[in-house]
Amino acid sequence: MESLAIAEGQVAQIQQQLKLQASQLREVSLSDLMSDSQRAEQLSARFCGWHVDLSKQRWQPETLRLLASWADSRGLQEQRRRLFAGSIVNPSEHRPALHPMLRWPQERPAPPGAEEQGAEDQVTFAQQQRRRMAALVEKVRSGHWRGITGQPVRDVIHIGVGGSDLGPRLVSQALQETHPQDEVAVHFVSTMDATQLVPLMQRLDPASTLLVLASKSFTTADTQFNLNTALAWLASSLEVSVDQVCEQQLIGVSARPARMSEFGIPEDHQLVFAEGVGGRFSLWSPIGISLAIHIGMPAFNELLAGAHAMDRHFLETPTRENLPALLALVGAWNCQWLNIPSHAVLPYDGRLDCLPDYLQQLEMESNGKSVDISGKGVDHPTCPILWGDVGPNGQHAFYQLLHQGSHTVSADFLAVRRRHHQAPSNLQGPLQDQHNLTLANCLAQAQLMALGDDAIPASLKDHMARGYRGNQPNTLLLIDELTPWNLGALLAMYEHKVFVQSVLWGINPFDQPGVELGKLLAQGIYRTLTDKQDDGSDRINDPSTDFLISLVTA
Ligand SMILES: O=P(O)(O)OC[C@H]1O[C@](O)(CO)[C@@H](O)[C@@H]1O
Repeated sequence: MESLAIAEGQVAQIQQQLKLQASQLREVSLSDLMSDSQRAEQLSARFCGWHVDLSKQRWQPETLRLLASWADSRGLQEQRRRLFAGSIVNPSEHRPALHPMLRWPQERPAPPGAEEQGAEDQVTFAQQQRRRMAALVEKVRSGHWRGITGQPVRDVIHIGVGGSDLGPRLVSQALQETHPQDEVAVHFVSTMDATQLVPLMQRLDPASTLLVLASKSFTTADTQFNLNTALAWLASSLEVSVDQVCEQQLIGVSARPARMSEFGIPEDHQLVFAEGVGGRFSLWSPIGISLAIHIGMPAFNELLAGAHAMDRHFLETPTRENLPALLALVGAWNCQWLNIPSHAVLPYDGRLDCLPDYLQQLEMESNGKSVDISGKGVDHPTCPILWGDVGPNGQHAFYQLLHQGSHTVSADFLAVRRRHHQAPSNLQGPLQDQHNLTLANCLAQAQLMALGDDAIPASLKDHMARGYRGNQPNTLLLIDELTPWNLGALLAMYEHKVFVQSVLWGINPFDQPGVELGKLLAQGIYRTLTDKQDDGSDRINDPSTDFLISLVTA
């Protein structure tokens, strides 16, 4: 009790100092801060060929020191140890968070504490499922998987939503250039209204199409309805029963093997992962099978190796050089202490088109909460509103607001140093020009966001209108190359950033109670829309919604 009181006293004192720093730094422009020639070196971090520029943030080295002490006083080291040991870090669901175990190499000693929690068995289980997944991947890629009519697989339809879709889709798209889809094409279907499914059913050959149903719970309506439609399409086109399609042209991935069996998926075609792996952290599990069919197992294993390297970096590096911790600290600083409620993710690489969507789920579903782990309301802002787009396209859309609008917005810029070096030699020149143009735009936009009017070149000062707001804090992440390894490390970095922020804010980042009620209400309204006998007793009535229901059912 006494030590808790001391810790609380210490937290309060550091928070007081942070408040003071924030009020002082609000008065100083980024332009002034950035005039210090040491700053770029002092406020940057490195990791395996990456450079992270934190010098365009509205902070000082002293702020970083204070924030690091804040993290210590919030028990970051102990919480991180508990995460990696497989302790219960998700108390509302009484679960650990086992995503690091999915990429932990068997030959490495287990993380400290893992033995007592039985988490070593989780590493073994994950590896065993990965071997089963590798066998299925090989069978599909080599043409040995045969459908009902004996045809090899030419197309895979991956059906999943949220964490069962965004990660595999992101990495598959990001690696399209270096891993063209030759033999087997992979397609992702997520929206519950069948928007992505309909065109696929119109153009794919049912005889050579394999379905992958990816759903941790195996109950998500979006996914189940897409699956039922896809099964009906295959059964009627091939003139067989739905059961036969389930047996020969469907792979299931879930944490609930009994549900898959009940559905009619043979055990050999089921891949399982632990309940303790959160949906938005499940890319590394067999949820990634369609991605692995696209890029091959060696590249998939590289992705895991990159994520594991980031796990080790996160575990072993002091806070002030620790990338996930630094991003978490600066994010919390912006949001909680500088009151900046909005954060843009701006990749200067079209291959990372899906990154803003992926991070929206990862960050907002995890930390979009205003009650703490003990159920008490928190009295400060937590996760910012996260949004974004491929930077160069955003320049022609919402950047006007970033530069002259009335809102303060923080941003992560992402760019890749080397690209197109494997392109055909006749295209190297023009493609390199495009790459340089992209990098130039990235650097210019980060500069303009930070400096505002002070970014106007002297020669133009007399002719240009003013009013560029500046002071929009941003981080620039420069990655050497977009490889599976770097992508794995990048996504794991953001996972751990989310975890560190949850520790700072005292939030459980591994549940999502806010999502559940919406699903429940939709079920009641769905029954009203489809069942004429339904009396609407299992839903809430309000005149506005009732009127809309009457329009839809008219
Ligand atoms: O994999 P499942 O169980 O189908 O769930 C899909 C997604 O739905 C959610 O539960 C809520 O949107 C996410 O957390 C999850 O990634």
